[in-house]
Amino acid sequence: MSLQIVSPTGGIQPLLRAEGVSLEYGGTRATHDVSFDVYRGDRFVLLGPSGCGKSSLLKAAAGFIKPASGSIAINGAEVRGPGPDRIVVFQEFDQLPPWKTVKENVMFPLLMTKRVSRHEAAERAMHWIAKVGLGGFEDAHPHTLSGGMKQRVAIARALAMQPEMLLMDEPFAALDALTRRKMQEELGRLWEELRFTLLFVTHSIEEALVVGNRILLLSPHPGQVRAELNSHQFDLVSAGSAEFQAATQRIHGLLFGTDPAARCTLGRTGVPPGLRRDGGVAL
Ligand SMILES: Nc1ncnc2c1ncn2[C@@H]1O[C@H](COP(=O)(O)OP(=O)(O)OP(=O)(O)O)[C@@H](O)[C@H]1O
Repeated sequence: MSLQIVSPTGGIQPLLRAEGVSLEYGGTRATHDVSFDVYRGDRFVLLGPSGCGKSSLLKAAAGFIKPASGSIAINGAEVRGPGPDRIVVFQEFDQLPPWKTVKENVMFPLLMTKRVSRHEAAERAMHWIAKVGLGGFEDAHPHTLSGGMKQRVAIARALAMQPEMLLMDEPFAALDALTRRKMQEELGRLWEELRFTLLFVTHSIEEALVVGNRILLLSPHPGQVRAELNSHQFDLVSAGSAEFQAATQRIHGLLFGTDPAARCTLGRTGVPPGLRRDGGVAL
């Protein structure tokens, strides 16, 4: 199966819509006029070279920063700040308060947002800790865990909140290669079971293909949309295949301008595979 550039479409309401988003830090432009839609159940990846504004876009979706122009909406309502409907998992291992146990860490946002009683928060925490394969580590403190285990806690904490959207900012980038692969596999397994909506940032082409069903390619700084691709056909099993290698090469060409198709910048596009049959342009 070939990689496809997705062509514009309409009709289905996206969960998240970014429209003409330009982000700035003190007058310096980080992204320029970026538009994309994320649909329920998407594993939507922002892919681009270092400094192109991927993290900034994710932070804007999370409500931590405000666009200089353009807008981001969730379910049609403009994002005006952070909310429990969008939970972020960061790359850094220090995102877990070290004085809290694994269980207390997972319970913490549930209690903070007063969503559930302490008893229910504890029950939910145990459920999600088991789901991410950390049963038996409930009473451990973060400093006694490996990097991969800490990221599992962060994922459990995020999923326990049952957010509309899980936002992940290079969550596996600081892990060794084997653990990174394992975590990608685990994330895929969790998605197969729960079908949550994921917005995932990476600068690894391979990771984008393995994790995402749709990929937004961003140009180097300041980030602009280069293309949007359907990539649902790839996974860890197909990684290393000739098709996977060809897709990797093609994306590299699109990102760094050696591929003529990179010049056809596409605007907001696409719905998830299965909802639309007319495909797009095969690369
Ligand atoms: N807090 C900040 N203050 C000033 N400039 C910033 C800030 N955060 C990011 N930038 C700048 O905005 C641009 C985009 O940064 P961002 O971290 O969003 O890119 P990125 O694609 O996620 O990069 P990386 O893959 O290296 O994390 C860069 O030029 C960066 O220097």
